[in-house]
Amino acid sequence: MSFYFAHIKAAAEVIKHLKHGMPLALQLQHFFAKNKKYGSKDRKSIATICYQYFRVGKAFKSTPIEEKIVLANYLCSSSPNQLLASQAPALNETVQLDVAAKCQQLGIALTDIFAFNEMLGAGIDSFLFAASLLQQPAFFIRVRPQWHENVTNKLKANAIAFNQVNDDAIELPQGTKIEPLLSLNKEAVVQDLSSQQVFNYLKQHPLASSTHLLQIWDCCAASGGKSILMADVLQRPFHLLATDVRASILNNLKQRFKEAGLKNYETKVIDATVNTSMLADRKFDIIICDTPCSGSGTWSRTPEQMHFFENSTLQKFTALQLKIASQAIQHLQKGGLFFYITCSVFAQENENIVTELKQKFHLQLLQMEYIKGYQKQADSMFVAVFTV
Ligand SMILES: C[S@@+](CC[C@H](N)C(=O)[O-])C[C@H]1O[C@@H](n2cnc3c(N)ncnc32)[C@H](O)[C@@H]1O
Repeated sequence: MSFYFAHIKAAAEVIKHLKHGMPLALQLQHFFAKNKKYGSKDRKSIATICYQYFRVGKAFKSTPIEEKIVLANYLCSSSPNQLLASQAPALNETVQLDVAAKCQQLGIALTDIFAFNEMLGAGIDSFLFAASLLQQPAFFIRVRPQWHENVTNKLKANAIAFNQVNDDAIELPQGTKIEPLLSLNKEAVVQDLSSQQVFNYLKQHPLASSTHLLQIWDCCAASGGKSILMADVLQRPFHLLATDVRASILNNLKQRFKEAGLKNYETKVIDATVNTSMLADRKFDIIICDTPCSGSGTWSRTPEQMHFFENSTLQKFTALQLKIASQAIQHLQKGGLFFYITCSVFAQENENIVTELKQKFHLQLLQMEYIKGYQKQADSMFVAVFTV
């Protein structure tokens, strides 16, 4: 059995046993823990094969797993490789063609890969978006204020090739181990390029330069990525309430805030879908509402989610998004800013929610945009900014 055939067999085992809702990364971890014979090169190769399999989404539905793996490798690769050379030499000859030509060669359309074109929000290029799903996204960090020189000096001193994407964003080679080099959360945070831009609107807004102590609520805070970004955009003291329905994630947030030096904050476990007496009539100058969503804008990172996604699950998210945003917005101070954020590219989770919120609460929509990452090997996000 050839080396690559063995890897294909191992990947097929992982794929067969992956259950809906289980992250592929975790399934791979379990598989390698049980199968100690695989060295680091084997593990990398098997993991790549698995990810490629899920990247082609709903295409080749009735093709056996082992064959689909080879076709997926063809679509996801841009240069000849040994897996194709050993399993499908004819495909290896044309692997340098562009994605459209390769799809034609295999008799599929890009819509066979991304089967949800008609659900895309305004301005999302369905072809480019589908093509981006075939590639692993890049690895970005955001350098925190005052640490730029320090961070770039450390990267240079350790001979890490990096790409300074903009003032704050740095792209690093995949798999770079930054923990031993940088003080994570203090000097820099791991944050996708698009996610780094969700508060760009605030930079030009008078609230950013107002002198009173801003009251801010991050109502779906998770481990606080957006809160830390907010601190860095404002670069001055404010008071933060960080809440989430999961108590465990707020413990991660506290650890991150400690590392990031964020002090003036409180945390509470709050289910934001219900009218909470804990907040009474408390009002906030800025509310960050980064809701749970399909995550479709991040599927190049987690292509297994695309594989398992069914349209019917969208309703669960839209109901949750509308409930959370509807409760949270009632705590917005007059003249304040409400950031509705998702990492979805679906109109139902974005434009449609915006329309419903506007009608329900007579809000003023200040800005609404997709932060498109699909041509930058980054995620795609949606942001709408309201005021009352
Ligand atoms: C997209 S994540 C937020 C990411 C976070 N803002 C960040 O930048 O790291 C959505 C969060 O909403 C939380 N969530 C889900 N349902 C919720 C609810 N009913 N009330 C409050 N939070 C909820 C989830 O636990 C999850 O942490």
